[in-house]
Amino acid sequence: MGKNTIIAIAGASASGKSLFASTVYQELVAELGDERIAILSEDAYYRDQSHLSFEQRILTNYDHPAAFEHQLLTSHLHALRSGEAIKMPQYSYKTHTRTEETITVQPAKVVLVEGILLLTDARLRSQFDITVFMDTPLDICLLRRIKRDLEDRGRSLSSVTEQYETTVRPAFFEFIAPSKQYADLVVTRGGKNQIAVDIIKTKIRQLLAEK
Ligand SMILES: Nc1ncnc2c1ncn2[C@@H]1O[C@H](COP(=O)(O)OP(=O)(O)O)[C@@H](O)[C@H]1O
Ligand SMILES: Nc1ccn([C@@H]2O[C@H](COP(=O)(O)O)[C@@H](O)[C@H]2O)c(=O)n1
Repeated sequence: MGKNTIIAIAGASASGKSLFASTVYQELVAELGDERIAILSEDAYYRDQSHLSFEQRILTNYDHPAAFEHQLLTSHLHALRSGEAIKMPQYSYKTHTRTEETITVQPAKVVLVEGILLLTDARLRSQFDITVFMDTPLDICLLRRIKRDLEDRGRSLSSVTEQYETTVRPAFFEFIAPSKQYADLVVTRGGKNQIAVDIIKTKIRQLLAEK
């Protein structure tokens, strides 16, 4: 394994990727400090749509690989691996585009990145050293997505159900489920699976001790 390690966490929308990645990150930062571990989200790399009207933006299929700037994410992962800081875009689910701000991410020995389509793209897969797939039943994901999108993402119940039927569910079967074959580890029961969190933390501690 190279000098730096990139760990990808993929799976369906609302399968618990973000909770899992942030739990691993926060628990390790509390224990070891934050200079050796970084965290990124694929969602930050949704394409900038500031040149489009709001009415045009809501027509985008946000579950299709074309919605993401995967080339930029690949180059940012490559830069972090090479010891360079990156400016991670920031994304708003309410305006469906990037905000003006970026977050500077310093290179770290271990980089966690989470997102629905990470394992579907060969360019991205070539950057990953360890891959995890959150295998949460789709009905549980839907219940969690409804709650989250209504509470946090400014959506209505009708917009969530329509989007689920037209793009979210079809994309799960077309892109996300087949990408499970690229996972080293498959995690059941979502972001609160503490045994799986502990296994990844143990692996990270081991990697940091080797370096
Ligand atoms: N095992 C779990 N039990 C209960 N709630 C969970 C569990 N895993 C995730 N959640 C909740 O489900 C919602 C979606 O989880 P999140 O981590 O944001 O999913 P993703 O990043 O895969 O879209 C969040 O509100 C999160 O707190
Ligand atoms: N403007 C947007 C952008 C994305 N989405 C949905 O977000 C999902 C991916 O994020 P998760 O945190 O759920 O993994 C994806 O399924 C998109 O449908 C959106 O609704 N609006």
